[in-house]
Amino acid sequence: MAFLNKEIRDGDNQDLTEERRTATFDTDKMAEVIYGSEKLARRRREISHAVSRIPELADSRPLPFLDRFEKVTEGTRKLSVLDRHLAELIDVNDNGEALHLYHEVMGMEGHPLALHEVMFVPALIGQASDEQYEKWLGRAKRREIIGCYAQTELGHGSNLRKLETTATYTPSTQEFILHTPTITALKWWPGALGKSSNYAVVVADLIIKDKSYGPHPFIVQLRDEKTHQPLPGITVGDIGPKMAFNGGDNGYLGFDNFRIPRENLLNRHSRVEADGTYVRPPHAKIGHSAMIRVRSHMATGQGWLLGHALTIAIRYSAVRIQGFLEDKSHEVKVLDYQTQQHRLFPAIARAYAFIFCGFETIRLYDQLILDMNSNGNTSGMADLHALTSGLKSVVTHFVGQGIEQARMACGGHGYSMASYISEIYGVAIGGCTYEGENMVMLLQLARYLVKSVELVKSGKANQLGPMVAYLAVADHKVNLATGPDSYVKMFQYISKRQSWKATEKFLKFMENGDSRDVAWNKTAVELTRASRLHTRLYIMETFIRRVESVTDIPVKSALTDLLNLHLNYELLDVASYALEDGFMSSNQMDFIKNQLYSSLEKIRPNAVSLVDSFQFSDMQLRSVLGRRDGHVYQNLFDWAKSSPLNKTDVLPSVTQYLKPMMEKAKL
Ligand SMILES: CCCCCCCCCCCCCC(=O)SCCNC(=O)CCNC(=O)[C@H](O)C(C)(C)COP(=O)(O)OP(=O)(O)OC[C@H]1O[C@@H](n2cnc3c(N)ncnc32)[C@H](O)[C@@H]1OP(=O)(O)O
Ligand SMILES: Cc1cc2nc3c(=O)[nH]c(=O)nc-3n(C[C@H](O)[C@H](O)[C@H](O)COP(=O)(O)OP(=O)(O)OC[C@H]3O[C@@H](n4cnc5c(N)ncnc54)[C@H](O)[C@@H]3O)c2cc1C
Repeated sequence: MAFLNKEIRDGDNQDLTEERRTATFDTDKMAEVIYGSEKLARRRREISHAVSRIPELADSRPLPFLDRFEKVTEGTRKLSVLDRHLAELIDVNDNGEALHLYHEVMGMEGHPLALHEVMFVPALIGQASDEQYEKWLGRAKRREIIGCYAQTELGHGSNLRKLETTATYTPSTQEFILHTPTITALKWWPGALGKSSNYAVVVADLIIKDKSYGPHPFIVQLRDEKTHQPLPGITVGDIGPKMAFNGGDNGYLGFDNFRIPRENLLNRHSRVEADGTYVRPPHAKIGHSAMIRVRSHMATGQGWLLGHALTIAIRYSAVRIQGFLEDKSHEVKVLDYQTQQHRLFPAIARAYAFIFCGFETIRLYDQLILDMNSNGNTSGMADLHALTSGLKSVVTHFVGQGIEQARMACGGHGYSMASYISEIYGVAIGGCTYEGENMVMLLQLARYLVKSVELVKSGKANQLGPMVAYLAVADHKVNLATGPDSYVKMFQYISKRQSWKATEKFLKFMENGDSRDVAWNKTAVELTRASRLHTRLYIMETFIRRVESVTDIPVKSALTDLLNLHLNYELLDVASYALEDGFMSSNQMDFIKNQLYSSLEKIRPNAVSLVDSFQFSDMQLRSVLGRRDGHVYQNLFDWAKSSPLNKTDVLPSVTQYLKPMMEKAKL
């Protein structure tokens, strides 16, 4: 008999196999929906299989047992092996295939090329002129040079207007002089800057004839191309161990009056003429495009990270037998507890929702770059900036929460590095900070929401973009029993009310004499709440759109159960806003709760298959607890035995310190 869950193999843990047999949909078909196409889903499996046949691509030891130096070395080793096999493993022009291959082989702890593909090359694509493409892009794509994106400084990351690194133009030599005037001006944090990169896109304050023109991107050579030694005038190094990403070399960088030619200002959009005349860009923030790109990709990437943690936690919950339900002679799978389901299933729904929503923002970003590069049209930038600012903040926060719940759902074994969940958590929550600290970015979206409410107040609702049109729509009582649209309407009401309340509060402070900035700060918490609600509404809408578009009936049905869970969970989570003014009744609250509990029961038989559908290989998961075969106890024992501490029965530290102490106590 053909099983719908394609993960079933002989010899797997029976409890897990039993779960897989209950699948109501084909996991390969679900993977097509998750990854957007049959081809990519299939290619992912083929690539994972091909990688498993090249022993040199495997981790030489489990990563948790490696120290930092070993992690960096191991990452670089695998990268060089990968380089030799690249063309045979993937279509090198296919980003989806490349992304999968890197996740599979390199894992998530960082490596020398981590920022090269993610920010350095995209910054060139978005900011370099045709001549600069000619000079740099080919070399970068062939990896003759390795680059990173050096913007953040020791003293400033969020407030770009106060970056201190200067790029002063000297007309006599037609050069920029890069300089780090203070310790706080040192570039600090850029990934792959410390030891790996020999080039960087450096963001520095452009100064011409003593006048500052604000942050601009420059391509800068940091190290000698032959010896890899830092060039004279450059100070560069690694910033030390971090919460995660310890296979990566986030770095510091300082310039001592370091000269670069005029043509190294990335000048697709703004330029400095030989005589020092500055030519403005078509949009003041166009230099931020590499950041918008990463923010646009983050929802998908973070959804996958949550998917990793949930695959581990759900599989483990299906083989962990503990406690009783009705029959006191047989213990049950912990996955049967309603609390366990409530801890994990809404997070599965979110992982799916974030991935779907992420694909939509990636499409919007690609369109923006096309418009900008083909006809200089930057009209979509403000909308996309607002959207991705909110999205990266909401998604990273919930992903962090979801991963931590997944860890706790694994009890004691979740706390072991064998589960790998703590590493996934460390990597994921980096996203709350990088690409714009979450609060700062929520406040960016809030600016857009406040402006939109002001438009409605001044009778210009017709100027609202489609994503904020609901801010002008009249309120109607909602019958939640009528399907997803009624949930959207209820959420729109809640989100609209919060945006209006926060805007009114802000305007009131100003009417009472506060300056705009002070009034803004006094309303900031309320404003961030408005941003979160708006973003959650957007995620909900994209989830509904995606499920509606699915054609495979069993897949659509399983996704509809997830969607219903999501709708009820989300609405319950924000219900206090609608209860405040009696818009929602307590009967509606009870209805939502009951719907939610019944969704948990519906999802239960498909839980394992929903996470199997992510089709993360064991190599990619790097989790002893979450392996496909489900033999957790044997796998854990083998893993513990391989701990370097177990190489000898008696440690030198025992002989040297502990034993003498114990011996002394005997006297
Ligand atoms: C493939 C990918 C995989 C995923 C990745 C995984 C690995 C990742 C590895 C890790 C990688 C980590 C890599 C890293 O971490 S790289 C470093 C990332 N750093 C940051 O993200 C810094 C955060 N700060 C900022 O972005 C800016 O300073 C903000 C945005 C806060 C203010 O900005 P600024 O101080 O310049 O602005 P202003 O106050 O003068 O004016 C505000 C006005 O400007 C508008 N505005 C602002 N920005 C934009 C914009 N972009 N498009 C359109 N408009 C924009 C804004 O709406 C407002 O308009 P209005 O309201 O006045 O009309
Ligand atoms: C893993 C990782 C990788 C990174 N990679 C790179 C890279 O490749 N290249 C690069 O250039 N940078 C990189 N960074 C740096 C990162 O982009 C910055 O750390 C980030 O933008 C936050 O800036 P900050 O550190 O200045 O935080 P701060 O702004 O100092 O944040 C501290 C607190 O101040 C609050 N705050 C600050 N401003 C405001 C405001 N206006 N309103 C309200 N609250 C405010 C924040 O909300 C936060 O609570 C990386 C960081 C990490 C953690």
